Amino acid sequence: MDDDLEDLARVVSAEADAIERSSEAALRPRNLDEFVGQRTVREQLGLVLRAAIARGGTSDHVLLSGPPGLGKTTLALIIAQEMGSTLRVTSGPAIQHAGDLAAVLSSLDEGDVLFIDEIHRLARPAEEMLYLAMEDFRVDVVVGKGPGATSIPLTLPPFTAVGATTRAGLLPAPLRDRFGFTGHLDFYEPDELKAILVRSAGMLDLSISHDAAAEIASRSRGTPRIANRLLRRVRDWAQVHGDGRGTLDAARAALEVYEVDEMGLDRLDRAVLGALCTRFGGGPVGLTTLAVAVGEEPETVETVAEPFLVREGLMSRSPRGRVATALAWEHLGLPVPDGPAAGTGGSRLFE
Ligand SMILES: Nc1ncnc2c1ncn2[C@@H]1O[C@H](COP(=O)(O)OP(=O)(O)OP(=O)(O)O)[C@@H](O)[C@H]1O
Repeated sequence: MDDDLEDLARVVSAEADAIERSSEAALRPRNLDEFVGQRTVREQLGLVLRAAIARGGTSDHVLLSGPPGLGKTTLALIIAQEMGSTLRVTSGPAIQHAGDLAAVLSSLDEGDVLFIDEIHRLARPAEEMLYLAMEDFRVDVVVGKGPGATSIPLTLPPFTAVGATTRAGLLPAPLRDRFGFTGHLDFYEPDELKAILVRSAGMLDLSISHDAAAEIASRSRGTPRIANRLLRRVRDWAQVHGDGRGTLDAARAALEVYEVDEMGLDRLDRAVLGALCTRFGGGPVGLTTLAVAVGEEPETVETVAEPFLVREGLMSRSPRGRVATALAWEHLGLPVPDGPAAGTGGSRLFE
């Protein structure tokens, strides 16, 4: 391995370390039994892993899709843990060239789990290299340039690729087909989030009442990452202004300070809805225009704010763009416009 490749291998393990060190790490479930909710994915994945363990081989490749913060990274860690393997972490954007991927792949040991976050952002040549690696455990490394370039086949040890994506639709079919198991993670129900919060509070040594956990759960947008984050803010509030316990009053006061409303909308969600209603008359407006209006990347609006707003019936998507529903105007405390008055696509407003 030359110096560049060694550098890259270090980056890969540094990312794995970062996942372990982050403030989220302490709260991550370590096995499938501790993983709350997502019953179907849990059952199906459990079978895949148990069968692989019984055969004494590596697990099939796994693709996990769904909005951010629902547990894709956690499941990748659990797969490695359950298989008794090492987790190696990289991401689509970190792999600019096929050579970067070749370096990652050639540093794998037998049975390793290679987690590729944001796999839909892999560069095309890297994607093609990954097909071959996943199917035949082989890569062809091209050495040299132009007519003198030669391709050296390199055999890889059997490994398990775990891809995560927020945009499964963007994955080319040949790549999707290489995954033996695909699991889609959905938003969590409030009682599942409540169970996650009670578990997390225990790990943070915070005593929390059931009604406080339910209040935080109902404002967590169906997302464990948000639930755990709000829990930490409630703990801060309780330590500074309260008696250190997570009571309903502490939860409500903390969530007000952090501008999380009763529906769980945060500042970005309200900015998106506010822009849609007040600047664009309710829509329809294109994603990029809307994102510019709130000073965010289109991808952030599309993957972070939009799925929740659509799910809550505050926004709808039409072929001509995003449209505010009547509920959105009401939620913002604005008068609901009469039918077509709301933007040029007003006829879709009350769909
Ligand atoms: N089912 C679950 N049970 C308990 N905790 C969970 C569950 N799912 C996620 N969490 C917690 O939520 C946090 C975020 O999860 P994770 O990082 O796995 O999400 P992700 O889907 O990989 O997000 P991203 O796509 O943004 O990387 C972690 O702290 C994890 O502990």
